Amino acid sequence: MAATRPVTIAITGAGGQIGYALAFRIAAGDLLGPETRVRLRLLEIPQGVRAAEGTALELEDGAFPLLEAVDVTTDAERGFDGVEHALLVGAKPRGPGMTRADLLGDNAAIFVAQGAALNAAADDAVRITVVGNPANTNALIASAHAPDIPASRFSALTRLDHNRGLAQLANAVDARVDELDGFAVWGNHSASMFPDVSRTTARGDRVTGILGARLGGPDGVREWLVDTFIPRVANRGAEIIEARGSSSAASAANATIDHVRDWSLGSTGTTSAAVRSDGAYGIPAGVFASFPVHAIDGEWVVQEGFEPDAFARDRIDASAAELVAERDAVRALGLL
Ligand SMILES: NC(=O)C1=CN([C@@H]2O[C@H](COP(=O)(O)OP(=O)(O)OC[C@H]3O[C@@H](n4cnc5c(N)ncnc54)[C@H](O)[C@@H]3O)[C@@H](O)[C@H]2O)C=CC1
Ligand SMILES: O=C([O-])CC(=O)C(=O)O
Repeated sequence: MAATRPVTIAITGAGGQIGYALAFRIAAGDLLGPETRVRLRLLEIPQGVRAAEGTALELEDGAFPLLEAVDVTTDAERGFDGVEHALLVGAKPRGPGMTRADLLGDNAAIFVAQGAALNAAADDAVRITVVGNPANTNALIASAHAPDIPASRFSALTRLDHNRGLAQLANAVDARVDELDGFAVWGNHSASMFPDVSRTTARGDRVTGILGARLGGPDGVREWLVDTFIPRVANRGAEIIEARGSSSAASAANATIDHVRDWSLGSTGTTSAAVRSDGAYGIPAGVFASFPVHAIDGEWVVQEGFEPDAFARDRIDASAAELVAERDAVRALGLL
């Protein structure tokens, strides 16, 4: 029986692929649980608004007991008025052969405007999850244009990379994904990301030990990480685009649900999210980088105790340098 007050949630790009998958999961209670009623705001641009209206009709036809209201709008301030969660999905996706950073020129301006609209209209407790690519730098842009909202209320999605890594690792060590802990993705949601297994355990045992026994010791593990695991996780988005002809949608929506649910309700064990760096682990302060995190009392907390070795350090530094370069490119466009 739903008892609590309703929570208002905005989805931008609600007429697109990810928005379509997300809206129904949220209406079904997958985001905030079976006790919490939700009001959805579907924000689109004029070209996408008919599709969002169609989604709203289908949401009505779902007769979801938790869904209290659905509003479709092209006005960002109306869309964000009083929202406690804003899921910033609406942005151009990449096609084959593109990098996510290639999207900056087209997408950066969206996050300037939406940061300002959130600043003007959102609830004081708003939490903003950036999915549209390049997600890390778009979070930086939106946060910079929302000076009254603490930067800690913005985070970008690297949970999809995290989930991809968990699934690959579970296969490799014959475990279930929920038997793994301590896995984390560092850096940018790009090919430079560093999926880090150094502290990952399966049923309490280090996966590096389990893999070492199968692959002939630490050198075999390193070879598997460099040649197989890291590129598979880091290039999975491109693999999906090759296979589907368009970028990941249901898995991206699923990861968004995981991210926001953990942020709101608390995480179990280590997960990954891109948060504003305060300089932790040598990642330059100010950029939004993926870290190992826990969510406690509605806040992402960067997990202490990782000790990157030289191999990890090089990769974390390379991904952080890419984030700095993206930030500088946005500055050069005059948007920061
Ligand atoms: N961070 C991550 O892990 C992932 C990020 N993505 C990114 O998510 C974004 C959306 O992907 P899809 O849903 O597949 O794209 P899509 O093209 O199917 O949908 C995007 C929607 O956003 C709308 N839109 C564009 N500008 C807008 C604005 N200013 N306000 C509101 N809506 C706006 C478009 O009209 C369109 O309906 C892309 O940038 C994609 O690269 C995709 C997968 C994973
Ligand atoms: O690869 C893309 O462009 C879409 C995305 O971010 C992902 O699937 O991780």
